[in-house]
Amino acid sequence: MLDLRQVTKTYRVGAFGGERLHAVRGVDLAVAPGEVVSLIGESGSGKSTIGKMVLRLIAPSAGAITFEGRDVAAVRGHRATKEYYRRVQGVFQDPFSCFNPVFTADRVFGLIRAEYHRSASAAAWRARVEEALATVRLDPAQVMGKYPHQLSGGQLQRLLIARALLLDIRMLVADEIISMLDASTRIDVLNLLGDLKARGLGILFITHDLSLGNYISDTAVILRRGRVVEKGPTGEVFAAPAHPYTRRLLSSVPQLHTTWEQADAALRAGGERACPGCARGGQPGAHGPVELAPGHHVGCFTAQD
Ligand SMILES: Nc1ncnc2c1ncn2[C@@H]1O[C@H](COP(=O)(O)OP(=O)(O)OP(=O)(O)O)[C@@H](O)[C@H]1O
Repeated sequence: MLDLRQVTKTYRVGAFGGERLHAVRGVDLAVAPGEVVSLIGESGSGKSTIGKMVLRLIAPSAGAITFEGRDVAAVRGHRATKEYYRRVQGVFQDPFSCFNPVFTADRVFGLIRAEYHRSASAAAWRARVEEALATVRLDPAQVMGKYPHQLSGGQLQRLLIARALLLDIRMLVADEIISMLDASTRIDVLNLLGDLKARGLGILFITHDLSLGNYISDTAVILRRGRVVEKGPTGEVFAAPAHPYTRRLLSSVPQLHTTWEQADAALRAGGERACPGCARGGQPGAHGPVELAPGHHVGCFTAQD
């Protein structure tokens, strides 16, 4: 459904834009219908840049993004753009900044009706909105007619997802949507994503939180400084991480039963591993990702990694 091939994004930075910052480098990834792919990496690794390229908010510097077989760069003009956003939507970390503070929830939904569902009767539209709200487990009486400041972060986050559902979306880019929520709302939103997946939506779940990625996704893509260092079935990547960076990320997740010193000692005792691509005779830094098990790929690494 969604395919990224060798996608690269370079920003011009510094005085007069004279320097280049390679935010995303040669990323390959795919999201199938009903699949949750988590894009995991620390701050600045390029996760949001990838999400923004998928949502057409910025253009790749090189490489290709295709959605349902069509080149996203070729989506131009009002009609094609509108159709793209009917299928692909994003939900972001800070739900407060996504809503116009002077628009009530009804008005936000009304804009969708005016743009995409003009011919729907008032009764049909009301039923559709109620269905979308029920899917995100929101009571219409609690949210309709309310301004963003009268709603909680969790309610706004769910409203954003309901708004996306009114558009017949096939693909959702969820960028750090859990970060601002409290523990009980988090699990509600995570379970909601699980329901959407069961309905066949593809989800690109962007997070710096490994445990969230592990909980929700089928496939994990580990990003470091704009490059994919490892990707594969989530259970496999978490159970048998092959890249030293993935291993370090996993060991840095706080465990209730162990201290940081114990985790660090266990990691060191595991010993450094050799890059499987180099071990098979590849040139360090020059060979492509190596497939360790079906779908589980690891990029080249050195002792310094
Ligand atoms: N518009 C921009 N102009 C210049 N540099 C940018 C721009 N947007 C992002 N960057 C840089 O690109 C790199 C990747 O940023 P990005 O926001 O994709 O990272 P991230 O992994 O999503 O981080 P976080 O988890 O903190 O949101 C960072 O070094 C960031 O400073």
